[in-house]
Amino acid sequence: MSMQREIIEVLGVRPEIDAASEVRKRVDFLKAYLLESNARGLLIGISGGVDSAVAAALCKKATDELAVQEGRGYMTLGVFQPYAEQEDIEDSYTVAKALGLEHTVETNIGDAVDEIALETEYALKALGQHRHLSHQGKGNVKARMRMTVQYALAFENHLLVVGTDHASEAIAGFYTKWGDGAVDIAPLRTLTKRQVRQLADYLGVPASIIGKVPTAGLWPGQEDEMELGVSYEDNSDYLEGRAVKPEISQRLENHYRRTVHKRSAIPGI
Ligand SMILES: Nc1ncnc2c1ncn2[C@@H]1O[C@H](COP(=O)(O)OP(=O)(O)OC[C@H]2O[C@@H]([n+]3cccc(C(=O)O)c3)[C@H](O)[C@@H]2O)[C@@H](O)[C@H]1O
Ligand SMILES: Nc1ncnc2c1ncn2[C@@H]1O[C@H](COP(=O)(O)OP(=O)(O)OP(=O)(O)O)[C@@H](O)[C@H]1O
Ligand SMILES: [Mg+2]
Repeated sequence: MSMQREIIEVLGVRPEIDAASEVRKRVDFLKAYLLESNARGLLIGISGGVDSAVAAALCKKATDELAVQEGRGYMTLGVFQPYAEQEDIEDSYTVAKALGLEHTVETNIGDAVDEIALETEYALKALGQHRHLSHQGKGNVKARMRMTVQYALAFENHLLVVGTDHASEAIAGFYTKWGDGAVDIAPLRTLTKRQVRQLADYLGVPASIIGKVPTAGLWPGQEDEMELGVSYEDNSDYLEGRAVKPEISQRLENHYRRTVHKRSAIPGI
């Protein structure tokens, strides 16, 4: 079996999807899991990007339907988590408004992240390393701080934390281990980025959000496609089983091999 076939199988990607039935299947999945877990709703970090917009739309449908079905309240809580000032924070509010989210809250991670960075820099100094955290290292602290606040809020309100990881990120391990990768449930897991955008369109996510340049937003100017060296069009083609240039396969497969540890159980003995 080619490596491309193997990766497609492991990540569970299908070459084509029907938006309506995909939405139905994923909403039902969230509902069934909520009932099984006895939780009172779902929590989703809303960044202003398309992945969290789609995940939030699925959550809102699931909790609205369950509330009617079970005759009691179920909540989708959207959490805006800027690091100090977030340039595109208005996009998060646009998403929440377009989806009709009744429950949203803003929690700034700026002070907490800076405090951790400072403590770490004292430790580095004690080790004889006189420097600031790298922008990548501090970026991972931001992702983990978002996760920490999400879990604190989820615990207090009996909610499950929803992730936005999808196959186009999973292939490259393009998330922070125990940061945005640490969640209770992942309703986009088997979709390519192209398919996420297809669902976004079907779910009524505003075009301005669907057309945004994908970014983790962890440092100024960061763009997913630049960092990965592969466009999401090529990435989606590869995962949907189409032929791509050899250098594209090679790059994706290198990312995949390098990040096996992120998709595996914790090694132990
Ligand atoms: N072989 C191995 N077995 C077990 N563990 C291993 C390991 N190699 C590294 N590790 C551990 O993993 C750590 C590195 O992993 P990690 O901390 O994730 O760091 P890393 O993979 O270097 O960075 C995360 C990547 O995801 C991107 N990202 C992050 C957050 C959000 C988004 C987004 O799209 O929104 C994207 C970010 O731009 C960056 O490219 C190491 O410090 C080490 O602790
Ligand atoms: N500023 C933020 N506020 C709240 N949640 C955030 C923020 N930044 C990241 N997140 C959470 O981390 C997840 C991963 O970010 P990621 O950039 O992959 O998705 P996105 O921003 O929704 O879409 P895109 O990849 O197109 O930028 C988001 O979906 C969201 O749940
Ligand atoms: Mg983003």
